[in-house]
Order: sequence, then C-alpha cells, then structure tokens
Amino acid sequence: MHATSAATGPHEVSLRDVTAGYPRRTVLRQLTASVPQSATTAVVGPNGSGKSTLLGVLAGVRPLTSGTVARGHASPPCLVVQRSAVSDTLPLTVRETVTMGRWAHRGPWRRLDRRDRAVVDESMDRLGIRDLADRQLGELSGGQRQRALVAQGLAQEADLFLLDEPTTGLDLAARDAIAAVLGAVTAEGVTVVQATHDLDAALVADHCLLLQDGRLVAEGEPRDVLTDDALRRVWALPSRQRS
Ligand SMILES: Nc1ncnc2c1ncn2[C@@H]1O[C@H](COP(=O)(O)OP(=O)(O)OP(=O)(O)O)[C@@H](O)[C@H]1O
Repeated sequence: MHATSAATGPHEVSLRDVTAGYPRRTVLRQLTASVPQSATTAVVGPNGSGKSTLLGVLAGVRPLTSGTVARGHASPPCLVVQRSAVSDTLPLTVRETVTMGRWAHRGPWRRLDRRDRAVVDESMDRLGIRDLADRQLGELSGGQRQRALVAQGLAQEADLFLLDEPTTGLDLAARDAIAAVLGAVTAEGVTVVQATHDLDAALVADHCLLLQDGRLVAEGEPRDVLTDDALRRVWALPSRQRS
C-alpha cells in the first residue's frame, strides 16, 4: 500500500528496487521509496525490520546488492548512530566529539578556523550542552550523550541528516529538546530522516516509511501510514473486536 504523501516537493533521496544487507544476510528487499527534501521522514517498523540498515544505505555506508539510490545533493550525509553503538570508553570530551563533526569539512588533521569553532559552539548551544564541553563523553548520562551526538551531527552542516533512534530512552525534556532542534534544522532546509519507535514523533513527521521484514509496507503521510490496522498487522498484534 502506498498512501498519498503531503510532502509533494522534490525528493532528496529516491531509492529504487534496493536490495541490501550484510555478508550472507539480505535485509532490505526490492525497496522503492523516497525521502522528501527539506522535510522530516520517520522510518518505523518492528525490531529487526531493517530501519538501521536503511539509514546505512541512505548514508552510503551500506553497499547495495542491487537497485539504485539517487541523491539531490552531492554533499556527504550525516549519520547519527544509536547511542548504544558508541563506546563508553572513548577518551573524548564533548567538545572533541562535536568537533569531529567538522572533519567532513576540514579533515581530521587540519586546524580548525574561526568559523569551525563558531559552528561547534553553536551546535553545543542548540543542544544545551555547552556547560558539558570539557566533560568526558563516557561519563555523561544517556540523554546528555545523545545530545552530544546530535550536536556532532549538526556541526557537520549536512544537507541530509540521518538519525537512528535519537530519542529512545530519553526523558521528556531531552526528547523535546532534540525534536525542537530537528524541527528547526528542517525549517532551515535540511532533510531529516529518523528511525524511531516513538509513534508520537513519527506522527508529527512530514513523511513516513513503514518497514516489515526489510520490505516497505507503506509510505506517505504518517497518519495515513500508521493506522491502527497497519500497526496491528505489522507488529502481529491481535485485531480489535469490532462491534
Ligand atoms: N552487522 C550485521 N551483520 C549481520 N546482520 C546484521 C547486522 N546488523 C543488523 N543485522 C541484521 O539485519 C536485520 C535488520 O537489522 P536492523 O538493525 O536494520 O533493524 P532495525 O529495524 O533497525 O532494528 P531495531 O529496531 O532493533 O534497531 C536484523 O535481522 C539484524 O539481525
């Protein structure tokens, strides 16, 4: 089923018949979908349905077995991985972590210029973590660390901002802070794609991709895609008794 999307503008990414996965494991199967430009897309689906794999494909770090991915911009996308995928033992401060976002522009060994430093400070400010700048990433709470990872992504100033479950396990204030920043960057023209289990966050996105077993079940306006029936079917929940 392909519901009609409200996001009628140009596409930042168009995937056609994409099959992709890992050595000896195909995950995404013949997936055709689009990501509208300067809008927010939520990628929703059960555990193991292929959301992270799809983000890897969109980021260009997961090779395709077949199919095509066409991008609207040539600049490298930014992928903010799941917080749990980042080691506790990395000996990095918050400022160093956010500064790594500038490597896409400067390379890791070049000195930062004034603008780089301003972007790093502004990115920390937008996530409310400037006061944590000198703290080690490994000694932060989950929510603080997630803010640092999102700030690193902002510092990259990418046209395509991909986030893997950026608000999972966070309290309401941290979730709201991240949602507000993502809304603001979208308004500035950035294309945001987030994999999420938070249906409230998905429902306020502009566009939604619903996955099941590596296949696209539906694509379009979140309220058309995330219907009660679709959610029950995809999560194999018992259907509601109808009167
Ligand atoms: N590095 C890997 N090597 C082999 N298989 C993998 C690897 N990473 C993920 N998979 C498999 O790919 C499938 C899809 O995983 P993926 O992480 O994309 O799902 P997901 O929808 O993001 O799940 P979750 O909601 O649990 O984060 C799963 O069957 C998983 O076991």
